[in-house]
Amino acid sequence: MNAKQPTIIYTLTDEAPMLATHAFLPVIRAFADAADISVESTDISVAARILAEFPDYLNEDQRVEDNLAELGRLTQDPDTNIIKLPNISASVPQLLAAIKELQDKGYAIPDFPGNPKTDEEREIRDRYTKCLGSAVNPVLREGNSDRRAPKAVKEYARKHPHSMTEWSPASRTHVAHMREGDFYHGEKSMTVDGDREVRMELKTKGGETKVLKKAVSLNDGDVIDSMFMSAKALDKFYEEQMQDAYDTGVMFSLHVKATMMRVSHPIVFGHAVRTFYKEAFAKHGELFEELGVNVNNGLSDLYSKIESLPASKHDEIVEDLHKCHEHRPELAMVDSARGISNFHSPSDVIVDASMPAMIRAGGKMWGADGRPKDTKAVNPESTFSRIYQEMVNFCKTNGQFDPTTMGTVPNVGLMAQKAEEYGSHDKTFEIEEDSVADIVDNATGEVLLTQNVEKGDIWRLCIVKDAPIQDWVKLAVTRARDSGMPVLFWLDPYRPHENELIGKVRKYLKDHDTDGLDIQIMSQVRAMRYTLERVARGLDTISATGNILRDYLTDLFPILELGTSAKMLSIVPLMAGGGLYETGAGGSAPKHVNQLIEENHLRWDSLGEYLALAVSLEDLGKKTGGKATVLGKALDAATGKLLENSKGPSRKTGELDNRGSHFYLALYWARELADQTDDPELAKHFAPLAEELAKNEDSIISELAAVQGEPVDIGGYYFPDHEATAAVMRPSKTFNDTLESART
Ligand SMILES: NC(=O)C1=CN([C@@H]2O[C@H](COP(=O)(O)OP(=O)(O)OC[C@H]3O[C@@H](n4cnc5c(N)ncnc54)[C@H](OP(=O)(O)O)[C@@H]3O)[C@@H](O)[C@H]2O)C=CC1
Ligand SMILES: O=C(O)CCC(=O)C(=O)O
Ligand SMILES: [Mg+2]
Repeated sequence: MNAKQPTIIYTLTDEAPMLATHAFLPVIRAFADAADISVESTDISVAARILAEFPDYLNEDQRVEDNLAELGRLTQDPDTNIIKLPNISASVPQLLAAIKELQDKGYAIPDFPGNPKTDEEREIRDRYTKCLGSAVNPVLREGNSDRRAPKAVKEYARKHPHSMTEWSPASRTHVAHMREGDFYHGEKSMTVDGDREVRMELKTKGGETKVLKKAVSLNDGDVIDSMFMSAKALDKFYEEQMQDAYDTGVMFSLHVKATMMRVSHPIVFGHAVRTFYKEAFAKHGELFEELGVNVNNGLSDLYSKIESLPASKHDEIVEDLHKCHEHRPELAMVDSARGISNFHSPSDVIVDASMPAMIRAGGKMWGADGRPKDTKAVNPESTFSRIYQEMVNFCKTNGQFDPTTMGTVPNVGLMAQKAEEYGSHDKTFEIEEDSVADIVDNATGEVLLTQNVEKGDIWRLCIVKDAPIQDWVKLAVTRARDSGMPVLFWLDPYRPHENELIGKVRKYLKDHDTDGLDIQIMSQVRAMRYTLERVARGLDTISATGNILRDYLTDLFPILELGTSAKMLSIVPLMAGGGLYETGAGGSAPKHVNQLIEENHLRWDSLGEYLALAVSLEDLGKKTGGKATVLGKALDAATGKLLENSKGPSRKTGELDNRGSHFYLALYWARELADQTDDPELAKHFAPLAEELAKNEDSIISELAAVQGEPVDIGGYYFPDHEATAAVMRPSKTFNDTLESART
């Protein structure tokens, strides 16, 4: 027995998951108390992370602990058990909005210096940079990723299929990616022999040496890649694609991951905006420079910066921007009613969610007139985007997938210790002048990898450590054994990095008993094709992939199979022995918050949270014995019942929402506990709660329904008032009192 009280750490994040947490945490506590499990919450919202970064600007009573850093430390403790909900990976416009909200609330944090000029501004910017993009997940993900649709969830989707739009064989939708000059083409990779410390440096044409990154420590067996994207090739690619879309009359859409790839993809995004509005930039470029316009943050940045100009100048620029549209293709819209296009903000269209949404919609995105249209889906990086073209081809030939019969594609993802591209942000640079870019051994001066780069190119160093690769192979074998499904390693021998991985996978597979298992290695496009042939026949196939494809595939297949990735089980067995349980595989659904504020209805589905909590309890049970196991088993059964009885939230205001689902979960959970015989003490404890909840079902449901339809105020967006939020999210006095009575 562990001497410490068993503890679950539940993260408080942002937007819809944060709202749901205000309603769900009291339910969890009412159940966990009975098993003497402590449930601690920790705020890692973008607002809390900003405040934690600037204690020196705040009054004593305004300061916030650096909860994320603490969680990062805890990932190394074998007893750790964290439930991690999705959080905002902030783009610059989101960060600015969060800063403004905090300042308006009396937190004297500094403004974000868009174009830092002094050392002080640079220091402030560096501090804010820590809160930008995907700043949370990489800190916590000290393990590889196991994401899948639990059986009950898959069964439910088969019985209650979500809507899918047919594909036409004549669809003109296609994926456009670079065919030269992108990271795929310029990649060099090697496995490091021995422990080393390396630096990243440029040798300019003028003979100067500039060190961009002083020291990166590597261990024996780590795989490193030096790769770059050519700015010239990128601009040429955009120009060709825009012209082609215009000539052929197909819509243009851009799909990047500027949130996760927080250094490289805003730059890739900015090139698209500048190419599209080339003439306007040629004419007003100098003024834009003076105003500090940075379209890497979206067209919204340009519009807000020109607001301060005299009306005539402002109008002239807007007119020049509009003129560009005359010879450019129609742009896919994010919100056609409000005129917000794909170029408005780099965080509005996030590739892992946007491409599956397009495929689910029969290959369509929305045009300015609000109609769904075929699109040229531009995904510049060819390394991964080719999988989408393969799926598009498949749909054109075979028609839309059928959720009632299609197979499932779980994923085992190489993610631990900031694996691959997703850990490269602090080793990614926009090159200032033509140079030779070297990875140099600090001890010996030996150049390990070298590249010729030009001004504007994006150069990065990616690393995947050897221990996570071994752990990944082991996890894939375990999943194959547990599920009886074949495993495909999606690895391309023509890509240097993946060729190194293929060698390692072959080597480490020998460490395991793979007798009777079907384990194959295939390049990505072939792996997609092979998987889809099976999917269409109702057969299941595990994808074992690197970090980016983990992200892409765990939205892609769940969105097609289940309608949303929110219903996925997402486990990160931490390499140090603890467990990180993510909830679903999707984001934080900003649209859902708006619906709550305007109509007091939260359509966020907390199924991901329920699934995560059940496996978290299961793990706690294994480590501490006893009651946690019983709670977990009962929760699993209750979740199954919730699905069976269709008590998930409805999208429509006035019908059952997130809060109503929590009620039914509590009811079923208490009933399961009351009825089980493994732990009579727990059964006795929960019998009265089960009865009370059942007895009060009608009044609780009507109290929950009564509040809907009117706007509510939770006192903020990024930093809402927790009391006001709790009041909004817990409107049924009867439910609240009944839960409270179970704790005493
Ligand atoms: N793990 C993490 O921390 C992640 C965080 N993010 C962050 O989330 C934000 C939004 O990302 P985005 O990609 O637009 O994804 P969203 O969260 O907005 O999801 C896209 C759509 O999927 C549906 N959806 C997602 N989750 C649920 C759920 N639990 N219940 C019901 N429907 C759901 C919603 O559809 P509908 O509106 O039709 O109801 C939603 O609008 C960004 O700030 C991004 O950085 C993104 C991915 C992962
Ligand atoms: O951390 C993020 O920004 C996104 C993570 C994500 O999309 C995923 O893990 O699937
Ligand atoms: Mg994702």
